[in-house]
Amino acid sequence: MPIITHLEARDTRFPTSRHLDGSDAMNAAPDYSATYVILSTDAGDSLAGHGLTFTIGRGNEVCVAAVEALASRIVGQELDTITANMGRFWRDLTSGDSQLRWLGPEKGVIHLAAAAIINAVWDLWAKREGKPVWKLLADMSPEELVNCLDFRFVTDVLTPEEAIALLRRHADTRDEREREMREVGYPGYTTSAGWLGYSEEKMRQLARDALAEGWEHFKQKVGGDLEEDRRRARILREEIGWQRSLMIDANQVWDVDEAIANVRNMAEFAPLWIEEPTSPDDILGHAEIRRRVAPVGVATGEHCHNRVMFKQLFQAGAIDYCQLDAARLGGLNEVLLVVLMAAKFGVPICPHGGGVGLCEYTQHISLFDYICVSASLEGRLLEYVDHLHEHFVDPVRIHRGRYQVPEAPGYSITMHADSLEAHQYPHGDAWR
Ligand SMILES: C[C@H](O)[C@@H](O)CC(=O)C(=O)O
Ligand SMILES: [Mg+2]
Repeated sequence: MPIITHLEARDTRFPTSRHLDGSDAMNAAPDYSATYVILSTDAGDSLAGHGLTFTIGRGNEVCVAAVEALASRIVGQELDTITANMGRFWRDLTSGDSQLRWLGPEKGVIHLAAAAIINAVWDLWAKREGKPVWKLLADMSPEELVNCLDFRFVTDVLTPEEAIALLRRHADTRDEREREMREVGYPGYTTSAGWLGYSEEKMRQLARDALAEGWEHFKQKVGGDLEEDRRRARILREEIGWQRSLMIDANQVWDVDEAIANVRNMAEFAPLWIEEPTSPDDILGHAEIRRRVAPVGVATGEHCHNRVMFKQLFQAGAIDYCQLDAARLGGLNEVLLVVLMAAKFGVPICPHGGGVGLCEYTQHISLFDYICVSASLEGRLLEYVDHLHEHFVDPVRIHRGRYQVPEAPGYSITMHADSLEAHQYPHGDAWR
């Protein structure tokens, strides 16, 4: 019965802005960063829980401070007591201290911080069970899984009983899907050729490389100058042809009417979806855009900070694709609730992967969705960005544009100790 004896919060940053990796219309020069949490126990073995939340550089220290403010709510607790009632633990961490809750509630820095800690608990739990997180989830009974969730504020659309029914719906064919995933992997799309700051030459080369690697689905950043967006879409269509999918991502820069006009203007490039066309908080705005840009789909979620907002996006019929984020939501517990609500509303999940460690996390989520909840790959693609995977002990593995099933115990988020040292901000070698 290990007790969590220590929480370490690290400020880990990668200087990705030097080559404009990850750049978009709102975020011109991000430094992919992590508030990185390590939970140690008194078990006397080497198993520690690792978790991170993603930021893009400056302000990561604020997130580290928020993690430290929450630490006393977990240090000293028995892991088994936490995992016996993960739903209760989740509510306690996110709402148990009302003074800290005031900083959100359930949004912003305090929620990002909670996500890092909660995901570290899942990592530790899965490591102790000797299973990857997706398998830990898949092996739970529907009742055990539902016990991990906090349904407060969403029971008007999803009750625990309905969640259990959703989890039972395809239970008899789970093993087939598990086998299928191990054989063929989960389909992905790549954003790597489409960053806004890349030159035409670099875009073309990366698109060609991606085609040679077997990618079928591509995403391009838009939201700068419209003519330039069109020129880049033309370039990508020249490279990838018209049989493959192209998605466009505006990263929130447009007003609602502007988004509608610009997406219509780009419709000739046949985008599968427009992502984050406007403010992430504008639920009715997304619904209006969706109504007026069809057949181009509307996707959002990487800045959707909690289950309540997703509930409303679903209720309003505002999105065609749910791009939940593994660490913007309050960690895996809240992610699972959103996966279940998405299934109820028939909206496919295409989790957000643009960041450090997000692809490592989201493969577990999409596998769980397919094997245990939706039993469908229709409209589902898992984002891939080709950055920083070398820093992870168990990085994602891609073959012919498909994620290969992770088999190592945990949430695949543990970074190499020397990577953490070298990228510690501001004194690590990478920042000297
Ligand atoms: C700042 C990030 O790179 C962002 O552009 C990622 C993103 O929007 C995506 O992956 O989608
Ligand atoms: Mg995006």
